Amino acid sequence: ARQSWGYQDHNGPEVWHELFPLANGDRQSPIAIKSSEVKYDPFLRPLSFSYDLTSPKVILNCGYAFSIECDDTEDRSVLRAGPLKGSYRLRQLHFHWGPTDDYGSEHTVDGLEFAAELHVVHWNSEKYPCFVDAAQQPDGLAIVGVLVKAGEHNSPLQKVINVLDVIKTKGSQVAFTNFDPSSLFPESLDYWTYHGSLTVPPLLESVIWIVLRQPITASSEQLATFRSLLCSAKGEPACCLLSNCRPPQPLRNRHVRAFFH
Ligand SMILES: NS(=O)(=O)c1ccc(C(=O)N2CCCN(Cc3ccccc3)CC2)cc1
Ligand SMILES: [Zn+2]
Repeated sequence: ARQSWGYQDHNGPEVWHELFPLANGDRQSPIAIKSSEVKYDPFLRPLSFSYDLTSPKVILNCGYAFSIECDDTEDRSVLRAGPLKGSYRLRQLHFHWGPTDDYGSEHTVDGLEFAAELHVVHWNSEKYPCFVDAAQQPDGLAIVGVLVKAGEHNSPLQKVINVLDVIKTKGSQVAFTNFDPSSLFPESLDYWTYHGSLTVPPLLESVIWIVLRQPITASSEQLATFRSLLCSAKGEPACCLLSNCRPPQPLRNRHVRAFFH
């Protein structure tokens, strides 16, 4: 079988379209947000979320990122309101980063690239029976994107950083619970929202994106720890996951709406 996808020259974002034609679709993510072109929408509401500390179960190195996987067998941790109709159940959270602190976010704001980006993934549990079904529907997923700036040490993030040395190789995982994903959110929940896609293959166009306007910070040392993860499995030649960010995609016929003046 052909090489699977990744973030190197031979299998990265520039060639994903060869295996995943949706890569050239008309609602792909991420996008470059231009704050002067967003439209304030008076019908948008504040975000409302309630996360149960015990929803997170394991943290795993999936080869293209590390993700905190949550128990989504019942509606214990949900996201509501904002641009959403109904309630979306927390599934997992993960980060994207770059080879240096100068870039690594997926969304950009007025041409500004951030050092990393947190994605908190939810699926529409009112309309669909499971994540995989929801991921095939235009309103199936809601993902909160949080931009990460290099700067002050981030103490809630340190709890995640501390276990990365135990999941160095692709496919490794360790128990990870008693964690509140909202501890990673900035103080302001002002957001931009638009209709897009997964930013990793199969790039399904099923995401209502909610990108928070206020970035959080992480120290250079914390960001360097992300890059020490390996995209190679145990026993394979070590290959560091230095970058796992997809560049911004064409906006095509889409508008970005803002929930703030
Ligand atoms: N960067 S992101 O857009 O926020 C993002 C969102 C979700 C995942 C994620 O959970 N996975 C694991 C498995 C599910 N597949 C999708 C799938 C594959 C087959 C049948 C349906 C859906 C995607 C990758 C990863 C990244
Ligand atoms: Zn992501």
